[in-house]
Amino acid sequence: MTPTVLIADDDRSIRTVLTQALGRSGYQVRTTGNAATLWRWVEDGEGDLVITDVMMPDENGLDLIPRIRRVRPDLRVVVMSAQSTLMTAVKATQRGAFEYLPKPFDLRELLAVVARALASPTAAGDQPPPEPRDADERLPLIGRSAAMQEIYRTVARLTTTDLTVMINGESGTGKELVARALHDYGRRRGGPFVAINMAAIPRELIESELFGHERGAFTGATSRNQGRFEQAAGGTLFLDEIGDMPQEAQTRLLRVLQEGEFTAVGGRQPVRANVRIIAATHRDLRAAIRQGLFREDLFYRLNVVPIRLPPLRERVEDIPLLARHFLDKARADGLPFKSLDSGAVDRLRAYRWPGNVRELENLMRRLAALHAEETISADALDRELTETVMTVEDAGGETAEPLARAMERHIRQFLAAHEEGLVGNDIYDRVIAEVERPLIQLTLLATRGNQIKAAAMLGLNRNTLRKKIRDLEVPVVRGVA
Ligand SMILES: Nc1ncnc2c1ncn2[C@@H]1O[C@H](COP(=O)(O)OP(=O)(O)OP(=O)(O)O)[C@@H](O)[C@H]1O
Repeated sequence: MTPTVLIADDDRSIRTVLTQALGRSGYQVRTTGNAATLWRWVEDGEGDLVITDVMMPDENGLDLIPRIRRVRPDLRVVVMSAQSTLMTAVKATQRGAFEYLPKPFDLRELLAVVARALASPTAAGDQPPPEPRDADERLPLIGRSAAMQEIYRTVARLTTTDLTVMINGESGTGKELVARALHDYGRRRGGPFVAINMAAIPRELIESELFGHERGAFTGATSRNQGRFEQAAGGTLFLDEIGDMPQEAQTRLLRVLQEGEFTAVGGRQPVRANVRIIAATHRDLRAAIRQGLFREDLFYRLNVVPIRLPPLRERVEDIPLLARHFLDKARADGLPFKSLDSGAVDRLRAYRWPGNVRELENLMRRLAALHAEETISADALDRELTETVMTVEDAGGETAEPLARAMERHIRQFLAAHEEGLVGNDIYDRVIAEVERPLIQLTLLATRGNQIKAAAMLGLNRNTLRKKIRDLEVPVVRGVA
């Protein structure tokens, strides 16, 4: 028998397009512009699949899902929405929608979803978790780019599981924010969210920080100490900068993940681990594995569901929204109201954002606090962006790692890699090149490719700069509009 698809959307053109596309694919289609009619059809036992919009004149489509699931648990519901936020994705998924499609969507994708929805058997007892009662409507993640919508969909799906997640992305792309959203909307939201940053803890203390220690386990261990695994019991453990974890701690963590229990340093009694693990790194862990710096078996244990957060320059369409959001936030914190003129917005879109969303947030705050006029122009931004490049290490505020410490860490790893068999006879040049290259590249970006200005800023002779650009193969960008 031909399956019948019920469609509810108050936009006539969407109804027409869907009717044609589904009709051509051999489905029967019934459409309506309101929720009440859809509900009547469902109650009457009609249709094999529902596709519904969220905002309809008489009712919110999301509110219909639990009712549909109650009267017809086998009827799959696909939600489409122009309100493509994390909350819509999370609500649709948690109320039991089969799939969530942000508008505008690709018709081929819709047809694929319809085919999947009709083909896959419904799991009995496959009940969605109860929704957070007073669901916080404030949006934790801003951005409507296709890349962010894909992330919302993944986050929404992951809130119904305890799977281990590995978040990869440059510094300041929102890795911790995503980890928190996974916790706050997930099954373990009643438990604690405990974060530990591997790069911020002295390597010899990492194991005791993670697993705790008994009194007298080592010099200075004057009392028993709870580790983060224990503190996070029933909740989520966020292992930030996992790529910086020392080898011995990696081995121990792997064992804990394999065996599901851990023992405090100096302790004997194993304790069952009851945490959901979310790891994050800005490093290329596959490269670290090749260099012998990261255990491959640990990587596969952690990389169960990978999420890649794209750098801000790959989702420029989110920049105006984010900038507005941060200016509003600054205002809510008591700073003066500011707005950006269209030239300023263009500048923001053209900039490369090496510090990603964090850099944008800091810039907006700085402008809100220090800029004299209410409207921020392109010229004002040009001045700020040049300075930003020089102080990018400060982008994280007080917690940012001083450049010298970061270098020390990198060089140590570099040397460790060489110890393990890779022969090197040009380490000096290679390390210097590692520093020189981003320095020159970012200065050129700040001057929009103007080499005369860049040479002046760097205090280098123009010809020296030109030679370095050639030798280091720095890509040359010119006059970003
Ligand atoms: N999509 C977003 N919407 C709103 N704010 C964001 C978004 N992404 C990041 N931010 C903000 O940017 C700042 C940096 O985010 P976060 O700390 O999550 O990044 P990160 O990738 O974990 O950085 P790092 O690797 O340096 O620790 C935070 O203040 C966060 O609130």
